Amino acid sequence: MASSDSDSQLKIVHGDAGYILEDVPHFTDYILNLPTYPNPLRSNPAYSVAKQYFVHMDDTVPQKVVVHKNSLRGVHFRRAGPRQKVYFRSDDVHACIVTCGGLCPGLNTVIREIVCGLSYMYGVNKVLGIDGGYRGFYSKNTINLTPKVVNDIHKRGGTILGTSRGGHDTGKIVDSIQDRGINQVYIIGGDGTQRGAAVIYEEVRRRGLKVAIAGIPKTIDNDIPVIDKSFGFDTAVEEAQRAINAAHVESESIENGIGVVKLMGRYSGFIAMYATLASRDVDCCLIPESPFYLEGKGGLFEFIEKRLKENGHMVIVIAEGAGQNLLTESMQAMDQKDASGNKLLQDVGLWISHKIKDHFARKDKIAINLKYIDPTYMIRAIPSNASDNVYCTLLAQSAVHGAMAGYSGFTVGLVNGRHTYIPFNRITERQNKVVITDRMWARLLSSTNQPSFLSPKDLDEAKKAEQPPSELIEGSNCNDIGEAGEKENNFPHLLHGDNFKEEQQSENHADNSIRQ
Ligand SMILES: Nc1ncnc2c1ncn2[C@@H]1O[C@H](COP(=O)(O)OP(=O)(O)O)[C@@H](O)[C@H]1O
Ligand SMILES: O=P(O)(O)OC[C@H]1O[C@](O)(COP(=O)(O)O)[C@@H](O)[C@@H]1O
Ligand SMILES: [Mg+2]
Repeated sequence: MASSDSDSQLKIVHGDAGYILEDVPHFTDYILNLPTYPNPLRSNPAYSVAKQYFVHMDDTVPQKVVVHKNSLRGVHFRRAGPRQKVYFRSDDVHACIVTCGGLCPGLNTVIREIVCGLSYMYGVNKVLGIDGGYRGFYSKNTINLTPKVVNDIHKRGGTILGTSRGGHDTGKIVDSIQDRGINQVYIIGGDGTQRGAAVIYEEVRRRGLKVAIAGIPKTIDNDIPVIDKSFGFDTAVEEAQRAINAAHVESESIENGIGVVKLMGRYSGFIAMYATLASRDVDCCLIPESPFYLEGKGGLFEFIEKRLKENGHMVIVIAEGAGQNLLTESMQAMDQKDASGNKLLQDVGLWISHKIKDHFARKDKIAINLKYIDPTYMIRAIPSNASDNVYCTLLAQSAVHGAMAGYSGFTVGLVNGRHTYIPFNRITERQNKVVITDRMWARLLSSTNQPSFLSPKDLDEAKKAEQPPSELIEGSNCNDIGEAGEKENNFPHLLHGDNFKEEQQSENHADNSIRQ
């Protein structure tokens, strides 16, 4: 390692050949002479047989795995997992768990596996549940969590601890942590929650407390950057199929039937995009990242007429954050926010359904039959599916291993299929969005054969909004070379005109968290 610069949350280590480790804080950064203890897993019969069960202290995971011959090694994150030494004696651990923000399938599984991981792997028996999100630290009684209490909770949707928006008072939260003698805090929540966790960590550190702050990222929208995908996302995509199916059955059964399905996705259209790709029954998918318009040539109404003429029915999937600019144009602008400061959205599904009905009610237009389905909260409230359950288990165990090993101020996350510890700032600095100049959106457009609704100006703006090209691959990484060795034009559907420049395509898939 050549050099290292760090402040409380930024610990960047540079190595040879452009290697960068964006490390997470550790107790030893601000507390001197801490004793360590052998990891109790060493004598655990289940784990002691596993060869190389403990993670090597130098193991790190690259953020980008697509490299060229002369690529720099680029950004890495510390690999998650059990360490040989721990910084807590089992009897001394007093942990707590809190869930904040919107619901997401898998919350109860994460809670269960933190409790069971602490108990079965580390012999920790003092675990408290904080009731009702951040404000529960200072305004409610706690709940005792034991393996017995949490035994069946993964079969239920929601969170047994309750959740809330708003109510983050850093001083009061850290006072409560200190007063109760809590020394490990597991915080499950989305981008807002992780921002809250970051300031709690700062305050804990300012007070010099030996308290581990571990985040577990939760977002049904999959809008958290860096990580491969968020837990509950697969479950949501799977459950969305039922609504899309219903819309398809309804629309197919009647002349000129149109099924409209609204799915979640405040700023990121991942659920809508993946549910559409999975279903194959969807004719048009509208997401916040891709602007669209209704009237005139190339607009949505023209496409609906065309599809109804061709097929006699159609299904439209719309993410809740799509077309919000059109809504505010046609409705009275609403600038309401929820208690956490998130913009409250208007119901785009209802709005678009009315617009389509109004359009086709005009003279000389065909008579349509439109059914609007809003399954959003039904999807969010179900328990996680099998693969999300396994994912939640590994995230929970990674968090427990990290806290026991003395790390703090980190979020756990899957990066290129490996579990890692990621500094809070990387999780909160921006939102993960569908990149509409990327291959996945091109695949969607070609599978639905919908118009892109993009003018060359929109396309230009989309390109400008893209993440900067990877520092990992210098120079020509903007040119995407296809399998046959030729440059692919991945975006033929995006264009109204022919002024598209292939070299403008950016290969920033690693930022587009779901791998392609
Ligand atoms: N910048 C911030 N600083 C401190 N706390 C925050 C911040 N943003 C959000 N929070 C808190 O995090 C919790 C969850 O945030 P919210 O945006 O509702 O959900 P999510 O975490 O799912 O994005 C709320 O209690 C909110 O007050
Ligand atoms: O639960 P609420 O307050 O109605 O909020 C709904 C919002 O919550 C979400 O499901 C998830 O948002 P968060 O990850 O920020 O909690 C969004 O898709 C949706 O817009
Ligand atoms: Mg959020």
